[in-house]
Amino acid sequence: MNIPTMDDLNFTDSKVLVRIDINSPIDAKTGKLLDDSRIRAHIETIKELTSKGNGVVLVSHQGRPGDSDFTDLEQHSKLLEKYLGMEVEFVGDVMGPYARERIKNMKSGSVLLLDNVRFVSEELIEASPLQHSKSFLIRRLQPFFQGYINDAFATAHRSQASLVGFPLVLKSSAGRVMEKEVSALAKVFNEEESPKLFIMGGGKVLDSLRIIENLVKRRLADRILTGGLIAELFAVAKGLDLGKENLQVLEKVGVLSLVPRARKVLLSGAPIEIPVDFKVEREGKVYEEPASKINGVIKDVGSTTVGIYSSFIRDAKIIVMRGPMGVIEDERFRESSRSLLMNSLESQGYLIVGGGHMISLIGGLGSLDNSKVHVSTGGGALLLFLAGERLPALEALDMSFREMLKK
Ligand SMILES: Nc1ncnc2c1ncn2[C@@H]1O[C@H](COP(=O)(O)OP(=O)(O)OP(=O)(O)O)[C@@H](O)[C@H]1O
Ligand SMILES: O=C(O)[C@H](O)COP(=O)(O)O
Repeated sequence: MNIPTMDDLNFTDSKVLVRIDINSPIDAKTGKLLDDSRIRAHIETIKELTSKGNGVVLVSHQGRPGDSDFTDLEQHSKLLEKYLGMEVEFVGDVMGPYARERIKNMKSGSVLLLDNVRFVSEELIEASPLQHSKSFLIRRLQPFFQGYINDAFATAHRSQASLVGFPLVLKSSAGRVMEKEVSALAKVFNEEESPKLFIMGGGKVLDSLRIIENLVKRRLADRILTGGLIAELFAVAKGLDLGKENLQVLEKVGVLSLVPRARKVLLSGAPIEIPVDFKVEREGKVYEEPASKINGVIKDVGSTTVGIYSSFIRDAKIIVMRGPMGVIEDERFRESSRSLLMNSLESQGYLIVGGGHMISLIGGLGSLDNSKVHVSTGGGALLLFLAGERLPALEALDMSFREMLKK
């Protein structure tokens, strides 16, 4: 797949539509943004374009209709202004007459942010690039632009209008975030970079199981270390009795129904490690117990497991870490995830970290050596990419580039 970059198209003194993903966690009570890492991630792309005299129109979504985090993008524009160090005009419209008038009259080198693109019903339709290229959103906006840049890796798994509709009607490329994500994650599929270690934790058990099944099928992982609820799933699949309380937790979150699939993965000889001990909570106190003798609610992996997992980390060339080992919202269950993160950063391996909770942990570690670690902006998109599934937004860029090369 050919993904054109900004070096291939190098827009100057043009008007460019840039799809970014600044969908950020919002406090349900106050409506305020809780984290701005995705906003900060796009600054490099925007600055590079404005420095070449381009008028930059930004488009993004925030949340989903009906969810508490489904809001307008006004506060996002203020943070973009802060990190860009220049004015960002927020337009409370997406494709109506006001938006088109402001785009038409914008100055070269200026930045304009359209409102939440999911305010437009067409955006929520999953359809092909060709179908979306004929949508009102694309037909209303395309005439104003010489080019389109997709920098929204974290939404690349959605075949929605603003992600796949423009590349068939405008010269298009990946932005710097998209480019970095794809090249960093491509290492995972590179044969020479071995051994590859995947550390899979967290609470999105079905997603993680889907990745593990793909990793095993494609023989991509030399070893898979489990934590979080995914570890409990595989412990049950291995026949361990985790006790009634934990089985009830697993039942409640729909994990027990996945045991047959997990067992099938184990019986295929997959290189999966499960914890040998867990941190459990019993009557408000925390205990470390062997996996074969659990008497409390599992909240984290134990220190013996951290020691074993760290020995695998020391030998790894590529380490992919997604989802925490424990309930890291509670300081008592954060140490295991933090230790494995630090050991990975100090190892000889190249670390790829994904998922909101792990990014919050890594945020506290200060500046990182980009040649050693890649912090992905993606959640679901990262999972699907690692699962070897094709991302519609990348496919649309590839189609656009092939069309352009034919001319
Ligand atoms: N043993 C456990 N029991 C219950 N919940 C757990 C356990 N271990 C981890 N979790 C929960 O997993 C959640 C994080 O999982 P998740 O899969 O969302 O990871 P993430 O890094 O945030 O990825 P994404 O950004 O895709 O959501 C946390 O809320 C944490 O409390
Ligand atoms: O946060 C994410 O995973 C991306 O912004 C995609 O959001 P979505 O799952 O609402 O499409």
